[in-house]
Amino acid sequence: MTVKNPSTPALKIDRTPVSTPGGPRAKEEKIVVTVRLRPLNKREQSAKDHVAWDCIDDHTIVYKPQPPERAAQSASFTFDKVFGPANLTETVYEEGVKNVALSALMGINATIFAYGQTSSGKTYTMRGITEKAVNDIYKHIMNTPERDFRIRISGLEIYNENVRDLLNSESGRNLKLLDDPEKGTVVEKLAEETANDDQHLRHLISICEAQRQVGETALNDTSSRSHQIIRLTVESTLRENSDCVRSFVASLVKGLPFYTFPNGLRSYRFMPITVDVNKHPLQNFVDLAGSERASQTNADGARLREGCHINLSLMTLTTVIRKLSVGKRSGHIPYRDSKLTRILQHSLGGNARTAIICTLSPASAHVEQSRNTLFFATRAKEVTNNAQVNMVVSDKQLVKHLQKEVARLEAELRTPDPSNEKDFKIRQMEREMEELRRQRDLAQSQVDELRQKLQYEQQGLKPFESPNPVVKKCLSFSGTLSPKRDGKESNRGDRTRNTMGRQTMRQSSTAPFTLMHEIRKLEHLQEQLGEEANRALEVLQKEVACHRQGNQDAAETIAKLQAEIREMCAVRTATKEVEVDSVVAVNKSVSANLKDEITRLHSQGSNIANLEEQLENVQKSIDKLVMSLPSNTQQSNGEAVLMANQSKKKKLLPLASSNGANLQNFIKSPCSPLSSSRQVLESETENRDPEYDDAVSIESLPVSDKETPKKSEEGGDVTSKEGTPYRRSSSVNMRKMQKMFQNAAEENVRSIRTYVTELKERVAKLQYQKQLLVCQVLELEANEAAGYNLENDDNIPEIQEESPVSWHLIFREQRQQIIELWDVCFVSIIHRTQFYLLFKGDPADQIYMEVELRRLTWLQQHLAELGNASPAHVGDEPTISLSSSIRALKREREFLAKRLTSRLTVEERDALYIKWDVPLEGKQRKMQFINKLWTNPHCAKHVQESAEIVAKLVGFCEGGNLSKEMFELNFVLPSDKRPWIMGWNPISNLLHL
Ligand SMILES: Nc1ncnc2c1ncn2[C@@H]1O[C@H](COP(=O)(O)OP(=O)(O)OP(=O)(O)O)[C@@H](O)[C@H]1O
Repeated sequence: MTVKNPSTPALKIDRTPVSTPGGPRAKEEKIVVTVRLRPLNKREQSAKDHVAWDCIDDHTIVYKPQPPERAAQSASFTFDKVFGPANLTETVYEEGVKNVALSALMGINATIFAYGQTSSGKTYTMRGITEKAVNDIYKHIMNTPERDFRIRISGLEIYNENVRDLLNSESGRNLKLLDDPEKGTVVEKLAEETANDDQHLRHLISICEAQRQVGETALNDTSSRSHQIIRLTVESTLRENSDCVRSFVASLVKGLPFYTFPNGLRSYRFMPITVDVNKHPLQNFVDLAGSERASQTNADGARLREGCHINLSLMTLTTVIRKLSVGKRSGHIPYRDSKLTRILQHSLGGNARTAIICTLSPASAHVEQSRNTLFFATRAKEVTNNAQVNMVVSDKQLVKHLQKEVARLEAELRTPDPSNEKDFKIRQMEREMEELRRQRDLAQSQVDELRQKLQYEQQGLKPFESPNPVVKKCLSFSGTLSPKRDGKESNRGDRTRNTMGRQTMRQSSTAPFTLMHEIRKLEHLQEQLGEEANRALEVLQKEVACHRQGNQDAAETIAKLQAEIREMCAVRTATKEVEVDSVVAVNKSVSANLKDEITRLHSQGSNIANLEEQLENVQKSIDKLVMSLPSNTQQSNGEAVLMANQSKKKKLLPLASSNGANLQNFIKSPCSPLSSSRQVLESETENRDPEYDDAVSIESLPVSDKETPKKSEEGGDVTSKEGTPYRRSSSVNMRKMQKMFQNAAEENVRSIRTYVTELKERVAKLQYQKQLLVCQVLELEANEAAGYNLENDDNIPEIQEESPVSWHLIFREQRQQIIELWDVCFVSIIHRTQFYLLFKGDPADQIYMEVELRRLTWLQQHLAELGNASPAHVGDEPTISLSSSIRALKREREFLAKRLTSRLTVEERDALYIKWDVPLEGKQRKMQFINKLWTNPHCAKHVQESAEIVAKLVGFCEGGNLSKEMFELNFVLPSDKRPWIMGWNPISNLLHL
């Protein structure tokens, strides 16, 4: 189409190209972020809601706390532009996004998003913006008679993760997304219409809007239930009589590549590319579906399902923005986790100019949602795009252009200019060669070092203790693994954590080796745990044996425990054998090593499961042992013996007096039986068989072994003043001593139990760390497969040192993200409670946070990919779909509702109903109340209170067993004992109790 109207005054648009036309350089520029606050709507007015936000100037919006709230809660946010309730859409367009909306006319891709809570005014705003942009595009066309323009339009919506064509409803309910190496993600069979004029274009846009999925919710009568993308493609060509050769095609999907001639000269910027402009849209107008809370929209059935999909994809968008905001080098950006981010990949940190309009409801009822929108907007401000002018030329024009270039170069050759582009290019290439040489030398030295280390290892010397800090910096988790918790150790842990930081696996080509090393270190620690457990059990055996009551059960239990521990050690030995094989991999390629490593990890899953199970058995056996300890009544026959033992028992109380969880103290305590050879001997003497013990009289004991007579604290004489032997004591004192003895024995056993619990926790930690490592190995492998050049990859992040302050910030951010992911993935609220209450930002929590985040991200992606498909089955285990997750959560809530009666008093329940706005008389009040828990991931207070209530209902806090219970439930291994990477089923772990 050609439109001419030379008399129309030129449009005022930003003609500053982001790069020199024809130049390959792209200019980095931030996303334009504006905020629009709409007026209170009728619903809000009738609810007597008040305005909670104020636009104090063109750039700042502040929260106005209400009188009961503290001033400290006020907050202000600054953006490129802020529009208050009085501002019209025209103003938003003119002052906020016009330049971006018309960038496409300059050959630059552009996208405008509306983001915000449901009913905040996204559709209202985007309709106006699109309308104004269409007006201006056609004005510009009329003002540019020297060019021919062609405008095409396509429209799509993403509804429940299905892509639908809005211009052609016949094309199917779920269009495929294809990966085009040149254009990026393209939507298969997406219809594209050429607009004849502005009226026709408006008509086509209105068809798209009419086709869009809309539904009624409690907050919006016409709520958009899908993300809508209207795409315009503008192709413009200079007329034949023009001496310029360029035609601009902007692309929102992917910018056309700029070719460089083989000789490297970039003065030839254009190649005769046959361009299918239909697949290179110019301008996206994106009206996102609104983020919503089911509790506010009163959604159920189809609406609820829509809401879930909406929240899932918005969560991915938030994640992408969050990651981009900390820099593109921050590792993997999960564009592929949702169709929205996949389709708009180039508008998010890529070749496009982007503007985001964040819409807000002013109502105080929506403060949390508005705050979240502003947090999103704040993040988005930091995202940088690399927009560039996209041009193609026709073959004919190109020939002309090349002829001119040849002539120019010939002229240049005849009169060489030292400052000409060729010389510059040569100098540049020399610099690049120098840099390449440097990198090659570095790589060589790293390879040499690795080779040397492997040699050491083969010679039985300590492997992988590299003096090279680069290698050491890679992913060392030893700090968090250390069983010691003294000051020194925690410092080391901090250092390790700092170096670990948020680095990704693309640090250097040594990462795979280092990973293998780390994995081995973890396994070594596991092995140590097994040994420690064995030693603990041996001590226990001695302890119990020395208190012999002729209790056959105890003896059997001990034997069983030892057998279990032996089995644990056997498992570890088997693992070690495999390990040795995999270490000798000096001649293998990195990827082969990684594969071996992963296979080996797979095969170890059952070993870890065994270890865990063995510890579980140990725990049970110890419990049984405690139960089987002799009672007062049983002891009457052996009082003398008990007294004799009691006389020595004071030497056998290390577990009672020291921290039983610390094996070092446990074994080396000054009073411990193992603290010196003499004490070992004593302990051995005491561990004689019962018959022997029975035969031993107090008088026959060496004098040194007799206790100095002491006054009992409780008033009774344990011995007579003259040092009369025990048998002279009264029966009351005997019972007292008997009781004391039993207490001491029980205390010792309890200490060992605590210790075993700690072992379990440490195994759980290892488990977590191993999962993380495997994730990283897989990531590395995937990168390798994708052909990343690790040494030269521009995306390689710098290793960042993290201060405790930055960890704290990261923790808060990660925790918020985890909470939001729990919500969108319908994760068990008991799991949420455990995790939330357990991980409070301690530096050692870092690994858990990372793993939880990864698992949830995986789960989110999985659920999104699954979409509406019915759950498939993998082997015997059903793959969980969104609906089955919702069902599981419902069952869990029912369970908790039942617990309300048994765990809380009537008064406590009523107080909670009142606090949580649940009618006291309602029949379903218990369920209503439980259904309110964990429903608002954005409100910190709500989350905290929900966690406290669930913890109380499930009994996490009882008896100070918080940590133990959480580990037990949280990190339980899959019971099916399949290789653990397979068995690592985040869904089943996360969704089931
Ligand atoms: N700036 C504004 N001035 C006046 N009315 C507005 C404004 N913004 C929105 N509204 C009105 O508020 C209501 C909700 O707006 P809209 O449908 O655009 O919200 P939305 O964010 O797109 O919601 P959803 O995400 O549910 O689709 C509409 O009736 C709309 O007319």
